[in-house]
Amino acid sequence: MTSSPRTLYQKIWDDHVVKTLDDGTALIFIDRHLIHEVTTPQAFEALRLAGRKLRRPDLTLAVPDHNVPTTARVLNGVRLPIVDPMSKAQLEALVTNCAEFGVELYSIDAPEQGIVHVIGPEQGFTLPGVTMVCGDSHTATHGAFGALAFGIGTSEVEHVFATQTLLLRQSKAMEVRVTGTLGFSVSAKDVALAVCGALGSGGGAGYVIEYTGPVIEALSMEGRMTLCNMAIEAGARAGLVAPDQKTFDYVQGRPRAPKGDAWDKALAWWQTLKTDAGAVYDRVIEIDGSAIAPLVTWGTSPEDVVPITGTVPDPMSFADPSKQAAAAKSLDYMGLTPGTRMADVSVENIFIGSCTNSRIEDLRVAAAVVQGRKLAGNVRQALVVPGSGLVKRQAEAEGLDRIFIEAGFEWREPGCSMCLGMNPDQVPAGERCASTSNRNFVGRQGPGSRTHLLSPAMAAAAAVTGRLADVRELMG
Ligand SMILES: CC(C)[C@H](C(=O)O)[C@@H](O)C(=O)O
Ligand code: SF4
Repeated sequence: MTSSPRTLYQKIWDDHVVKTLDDGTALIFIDRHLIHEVTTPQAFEALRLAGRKLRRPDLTLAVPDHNVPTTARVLNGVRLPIVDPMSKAQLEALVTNCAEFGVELYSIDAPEQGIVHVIGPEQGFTLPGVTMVCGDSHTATHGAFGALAFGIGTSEVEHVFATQTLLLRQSKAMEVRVTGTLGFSVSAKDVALAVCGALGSGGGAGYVIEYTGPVIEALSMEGRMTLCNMAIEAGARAGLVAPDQKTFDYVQGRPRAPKGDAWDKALAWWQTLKTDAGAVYDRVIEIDGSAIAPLVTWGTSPEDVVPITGTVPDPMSFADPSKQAAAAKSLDYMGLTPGTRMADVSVENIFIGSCTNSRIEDLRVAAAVVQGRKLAGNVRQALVVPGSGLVKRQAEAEGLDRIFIEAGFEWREPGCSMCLGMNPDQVPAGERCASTSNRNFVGRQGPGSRTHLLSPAMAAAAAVTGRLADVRELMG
């Protein structure tokens, strides 16, 4: 019997259906559950009130990241207090809840602590072919391994805690094919932004995106994580890249990856995880990777992208009247005038970090630009925040911390940091930030903050020039 050709998404879905219901939804088994301090307190409390236990604590892994301070956490052997009461309460709740319900936790002091989407892959918790959830929209990151990974809300966190399943409606499958080869100093982040620009922030709604084509195949695992991380910014449920030899090499030997016979068995299955010839996607879009320039955002949605060689757009240049209005509002918030060259926009804050771009390759690329240079005089705050303790130590072993510190950057402890205004790292109102994170929403980096999303290389170029700058001119 021959089965009909299936997409990668369909294969992972089929493999996890516990029961299909009459209304078209299905109960899906969840292989991996990552948790952090922000979206779990009510879910744990609900279990407690119902007298329930966690169904599979062994498939659950916890780490604090959003609220943790990124400045020194201990001074002369004494723990420094967490000032914000809400942050403090959430961080403490994670510790007590994990102890009570038997969930393994990388504590704030653990060498492995970091951003949930950085530590999952790093520890080999993220594997090809698994279903993986977290109460966090950027769970899509793990799709880089060919895992079906997506963000869920707090009530779904509770459902997974109690049952290790979720009731889901299947998404449609979209292929985003990126052809050609990336140009000099063009990175996975530029591809991610290009996809947001091409699809728009709602264009992926109802879909799981599979990224294919020569550009994707050529990306490193870290680049694929950067790309999948932003699938949600195009509105998609998840992003996926079919696992290949690079994936297997990355996973092999990680602390939580299968070993011995279990590895051989897993590998044999993982090698089947690709879209079959003849399988049909519900939608296909193609992007010419060779034509992508280093991109920056001008507005308050990740779809608001323009090449660094471009100018601030005129709101009236958009065909859609609602986009015209949104663009005018964005420009007002961003304090930008149509026609201004992007490379003439000065920035006072630099943020290199977040689950999009805080891995070792990101730090290496940024350090290569910064090396032998200094922060521009108008830059008042420049943070490098490694994605995990392991990334931090690796960077220090390579001397990257020295390069940043000598240039005038602050070298911080791992966490979400200035990606969002939930901890002390914030962009002052009315100031701009060149940021390697994934969201430029109104107030995202603090009330009144103005965010320009870009790649690590471009953030480094902004740091040393004090404006949005074309990294190709610095490095060419
Ligand atoms: C705090 C958390 C729920 C949120 C998310 O879901 O994405 C955060 O990580 C973000 O990036 O905005
Ligand atoms: S780094 Fe930013 S985007 Fe990623 S999980 Fe933290 S807050 Fe969300």
